[in-house]
Amino acid sequence: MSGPRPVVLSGPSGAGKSTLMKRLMKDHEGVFGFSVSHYHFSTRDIVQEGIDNGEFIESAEFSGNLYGTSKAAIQDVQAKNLICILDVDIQGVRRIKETDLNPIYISIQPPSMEILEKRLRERLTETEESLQKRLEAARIDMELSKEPGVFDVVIINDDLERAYEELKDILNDVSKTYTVKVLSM
Ligand SMILES: Nc1ncnc2c1ncn2[C@@H]1O[C@H](COP(=O)(O)OP(=O)(O)OP(=O)(O)O)[C@@H](O)[C@H]1O
Repeated sequence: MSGPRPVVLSGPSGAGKSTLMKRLMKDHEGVFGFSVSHYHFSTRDIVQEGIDNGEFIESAEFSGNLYGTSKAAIQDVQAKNLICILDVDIQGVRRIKETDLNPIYISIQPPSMEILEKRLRERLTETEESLQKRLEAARIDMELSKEPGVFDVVIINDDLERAYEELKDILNDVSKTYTVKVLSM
């Protein structure tokens, strides 16, 4: 694949991935792109067929729905000379590692389980049940992210400004090599 190297952003629910990505998109319009999950415009059968044919870089099933990131979606973003950001869970990271995508792997981690729980509660998006599920998954994610070689960089999202600057510096390094557009970042 040609074009800028994609970036995989992972980390537990509530770690701050969307918050950081929204800011990136706002501050650097026309630099980043996201691969779009095919679930929204394909039927389950079409997605399944694509997975069977090896057209997807990763896929996952949530609540009976199939989600996936197709190679074509990533290539579309790269062809526009944008850095494709993939927001995937730790299983997605493992599956992408088995492909030839060769992205930069970045993990966003909360400062502690206590702070993660507080942020998730204050976000007001969870029921007690879904919160507990997310916290359980977060414990596993936090352990796995410490394994050497899984992530290129682990960013601890304590102070948002500092974490954002760290993420920006990394992405700046990635993009400098590939596009002229982002040199002013
Ligand atoms: N550094 C920070 N300090 C304080 N609050 C933060 C910080 N970063 C994010 N938050 C808040 O924590 C909550 C969780 O963040 P966010 O929704 O971005 O997480 P996420 O990793 O995208 O989660 P999910 O995977 O569930 O979408 C949000 O309410 C957000 O405003």
